[in-house]
Amino acid sequence: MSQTANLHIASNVALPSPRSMVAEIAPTEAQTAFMAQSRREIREIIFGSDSRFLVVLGPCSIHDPEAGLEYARKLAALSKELSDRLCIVMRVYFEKPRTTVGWKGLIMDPRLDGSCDIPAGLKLARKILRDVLDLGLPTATELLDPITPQYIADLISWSAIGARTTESQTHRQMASGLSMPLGFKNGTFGHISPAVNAIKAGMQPQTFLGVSEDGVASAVTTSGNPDCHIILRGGEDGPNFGADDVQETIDALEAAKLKPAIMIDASHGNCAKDHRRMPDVFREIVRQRVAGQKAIIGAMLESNLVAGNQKFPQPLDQLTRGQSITDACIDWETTESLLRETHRVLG
Ligand SMILES: O=C[C@H](O)[C@H](O)COP(=O)(O)O
Ligand SMILES: C=C(OP(=O)(O)O)C(=O)O
Repeated sequence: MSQTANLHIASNVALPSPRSMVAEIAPTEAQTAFMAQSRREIREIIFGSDSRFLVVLGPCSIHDPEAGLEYARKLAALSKELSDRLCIVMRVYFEKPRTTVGWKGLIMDPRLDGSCDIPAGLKLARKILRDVLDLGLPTATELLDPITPQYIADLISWSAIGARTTESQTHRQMASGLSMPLGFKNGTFGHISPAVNAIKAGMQPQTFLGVSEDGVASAVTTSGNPDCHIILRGGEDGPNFGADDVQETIDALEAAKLKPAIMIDASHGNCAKDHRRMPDVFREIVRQRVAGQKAIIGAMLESNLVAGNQKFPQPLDQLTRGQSITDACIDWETTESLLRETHRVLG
């Protein structure tokens, strides 16, 4: 290729193949069985044969694996206690979509210093996911780069397509080939139609350009993912967790001949990114469900060991352990009491 054709590519380095990385950091039989069982349980919640309330919660992003695992241990213990009424899934988010620019997550930049060692990030992500599954916690993540699933999807119980990519054909095609239940967020302005359209596209077979398990560019044909649902996350035009928003969403899903299964995110646009508002938003979501709104299958929370968030980048030795470097989160104490309260009111 001529030099002018490559003007803006600074480097292009081959990655290890997905097959070799999965073999190197292979799941145990017990991890695979637990992951499959957790997918089944989430699917049953989406389709109504399991009446438990699904709660997807955890850090906005994992940036310190050790603190992330401390959080996971606390959540795993609580999850076992509350599992008769709550199906708790931990956010183990490694890919961050940015509004403009910023740290893009542990897979893209595992050393948090701009060195962007993607192979090391993928390996680290696999190790953390295995550790979380070992604790008996189902795993949730946002899948952002369309090549990432080949490297980590075998360790994921539930995934999301984010507000910034729900409208993207690439992500809808990717979703159509994923084997786990998956939520599409409404758009960043709060409009639900991109998510409704995304569910329709994600449920259909698709053919597109991808990468094989051997890391070779390939034409991929999928059979469609029947386990898609919507996530209301509010937006720049305001929140959308109220009873009217839920009814409008049910109407839109039914008009599209889709099952009205709705998860509501108490973070992001629904709390105007103010973590102090998150508990009351969550309580209102649960109140609607307790009042009989069965279309609400679950809710999402951004939660960490320490409340709020901190400026990033800053020197790594000055970071507060267990506090988000992306969106502000509620702390562990608030999380625990909110989940116990939810368990009580669902009884
Ligand atoms: O959930 C995380 C953030 O809301 C998302 O990654 C966008 O973040 P940004 O607006 O700070 O870039
Ligand atoms: C980026 C996220 O959400 P959203 O797509 O709603 O902004 C997230 O859940 O981390």
